[in-house]
Amino acid sequence: MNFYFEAAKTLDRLDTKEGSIKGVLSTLPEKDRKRTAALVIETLKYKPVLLDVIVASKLLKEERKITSQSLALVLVHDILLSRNGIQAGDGPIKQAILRHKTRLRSEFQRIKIKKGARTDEQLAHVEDARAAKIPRYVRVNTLKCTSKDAIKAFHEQGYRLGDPLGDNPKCFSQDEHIANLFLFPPQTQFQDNPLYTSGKIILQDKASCFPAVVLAPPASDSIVAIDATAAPGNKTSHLSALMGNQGKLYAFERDRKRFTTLKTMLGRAGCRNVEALNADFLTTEPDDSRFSKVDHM
Ligand SMILES: C[S@@+](CC[C@H](N)C(=O)[O-])C[C@H]1O[C@@H](n2cnc3c(N)ncnc32)[C@H](O)[C@@H]1O
Repeated sequence: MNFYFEAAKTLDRLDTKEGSIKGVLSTLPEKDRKRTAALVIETLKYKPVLLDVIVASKLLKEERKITSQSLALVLVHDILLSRNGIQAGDGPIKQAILRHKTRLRSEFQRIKIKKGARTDEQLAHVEDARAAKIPRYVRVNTLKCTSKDAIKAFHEQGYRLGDPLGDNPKCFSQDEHIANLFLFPPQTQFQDNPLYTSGKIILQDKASCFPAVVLAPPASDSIVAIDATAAPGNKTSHLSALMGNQGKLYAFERDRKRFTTLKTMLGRAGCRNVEALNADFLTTEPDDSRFSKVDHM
């Protein structure tokens, strides 16, 4: 059953936007990575239908042992869509699902008929064509590199200024609203790019860049700021860059594992004015002297 727990945990991490699908899957233990990744990807493909089946069959209401929706998703996926069924030894959770097998199958068939699908594959979630029109955004981390130097490095890597959504997969452009933000073709991979691994560029969507730009903390030693929900730290490092590594930025993250990620990301980005705190922001004492001079949050 561990395999299913791992897959469910992975779905939870994707739900909380801990990273891209590729990024999160790459952190799975190597032993079962391929198999877990395949189950996660297949489950995501059928997720809307599987959720409808789970709700209609009242599985989670009647089986209190299945405490997580993600666990239900991976198990229901295998019972309905995998040739081999649930690949785990007998136990209370497997029994709980098997008790509902007939109901799950009939709800699945009902949805299939309602959607006019002749095969299971036709129920798979097809990629939204608009996704191909969303560029891959890259923010230059000005704590480590200027935009001018980044453009030079992109050129050395074979990229040219042009339309990132055009036919040439090596074209990039500069964003018209956010400083130091660049647009690349949607399929561009940066995970192994030295600019990314050295923290000179940060993979951050345009929408995620607005909060720091709107808050606009000045670069001054007297500024004290708070990021109340920080991990993985893209907005934190953006704030730190706008502050020019001056003043003080407190970054709260209550989850221990995500706090570790936050520390890694801030270290890689060279944020020296950030104090990361593994704490729940809501438990902060308003009259804590550390925060008495906070002017940006
Ligand atoms: C959507 S993520 C934040 C993304 C981040 N701002 C960025 O741009 O990279 C939300 C994070 O806030 C954390 N969080 C939520 N409530 C919190 C609280 N009360 N105190 C501290 N951290 C919290 C969660 O654990 C999660 O890691």
